Amino acid sequence: MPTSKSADPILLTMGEPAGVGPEVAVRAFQMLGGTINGRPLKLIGDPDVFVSCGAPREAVIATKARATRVPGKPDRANAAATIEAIASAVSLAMKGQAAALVTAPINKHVLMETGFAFPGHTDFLQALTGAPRAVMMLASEVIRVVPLTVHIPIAKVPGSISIASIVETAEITLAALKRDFGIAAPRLAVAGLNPHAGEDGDIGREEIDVLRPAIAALQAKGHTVIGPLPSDTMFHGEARTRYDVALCMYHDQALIPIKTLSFWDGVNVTLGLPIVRTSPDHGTAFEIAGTGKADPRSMVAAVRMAAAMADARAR
Ligand SMILES: NC(=O)C1=CN([C@@H]2O[C@H](COP(=O)(O)OP(=O)(O)OC[C@H]3O[C@@H](n4cnc5c(N)ncnc54)[C@H](O)[C@@H]3O)[C@@H](O)[C@H]2O)C=CC1
Ligand SMILES: NCC(=O)COP(=O)(O)O
Repeated sequence: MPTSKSADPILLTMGEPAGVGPEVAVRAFQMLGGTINGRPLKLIGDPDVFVSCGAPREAVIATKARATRVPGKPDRANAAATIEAIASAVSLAMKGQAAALVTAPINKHVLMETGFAFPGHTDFLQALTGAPRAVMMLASEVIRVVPLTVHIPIAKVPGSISIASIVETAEITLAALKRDFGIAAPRLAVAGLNPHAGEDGDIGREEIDVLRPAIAALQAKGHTVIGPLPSDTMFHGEARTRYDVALCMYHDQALIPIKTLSFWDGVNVTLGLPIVRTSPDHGTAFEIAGTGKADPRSMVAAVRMAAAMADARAR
């Protein structure tokens, strides 16, 4: 586990140069006055991209690869700089020279066209850090959700759910809520996969064959876990008071509730890594890039969460 010092910087990566990432990173930097909890904020990527968004050049750690920003017009030639910004930030954090990474969004399609082998930051960070398993969580003041399966076609979801994957994901999540979020006895709710959580097997057997045994195994290990809950009724306000995090079976089951309740301040955080990484909950939003319409609040929330997690790990 890398140990960072209390004055180590928090690094904001450039993300896709043609998207809203560089501009919300710079806006967050400005709104926070270039510092948080006594830690300097640094931008990492192509200096010209950040300076074109209003950043002071001295706040930028420059990548060797260069990028050109044309808002709304992605260019595969920028992929090397986009990837280098993430890899360099991870390297600094792994060496204990940075307290955390806050990543601006990348465009997965653009990067994959250049041969990038990962469906997102989460998998890339797992590979770069050598973590056995990285888990995606999205969190705000009112809700936390974890998608068990993430960037896969919906048709592949049922076959990708197993007792082992539920137990592993739940345990990584519960450990992170204790260590990084200060929740001494976290409670986890497991969402059903099928309508009405399977209606006792009438509308699908995954709850009986996979979810219930996984929940029983977690309970036997002493964890506070409930479910499988029908997912249509587990996200309203009163239902959310019964758990600290919802483990959902697929991407949209998790992300629809948080983006509906908390789109402007939701944060994507990677659990299970030896380093701290957060990100805004939104993507590259090409259609508004460069127009001044991009709202920076989710990026600011991501920086605040990264700082709080770094502080928790430093204690
Ligand atoms: N962490 C990351 O790297 C993420 C990357 N993405 C990538 O972003 C690309 C676009 O994804 P979409 O599904 O279209 O989601 P998106 O979040 O880019 O856009 C969805 C809608 O939200 C609006 N929006 C997004 N951010 C906004 C902001 N800061 N202020 C105001 N409005 C905002 C957009 O204009 C659009 O109407 C995809 O390639 C996706 O994979 C998506 C989510 C996270
Ligand atoms: N839908 C969430 C998302 O795309 C973020 O993925 P990642 O880049 O954080 O792995």
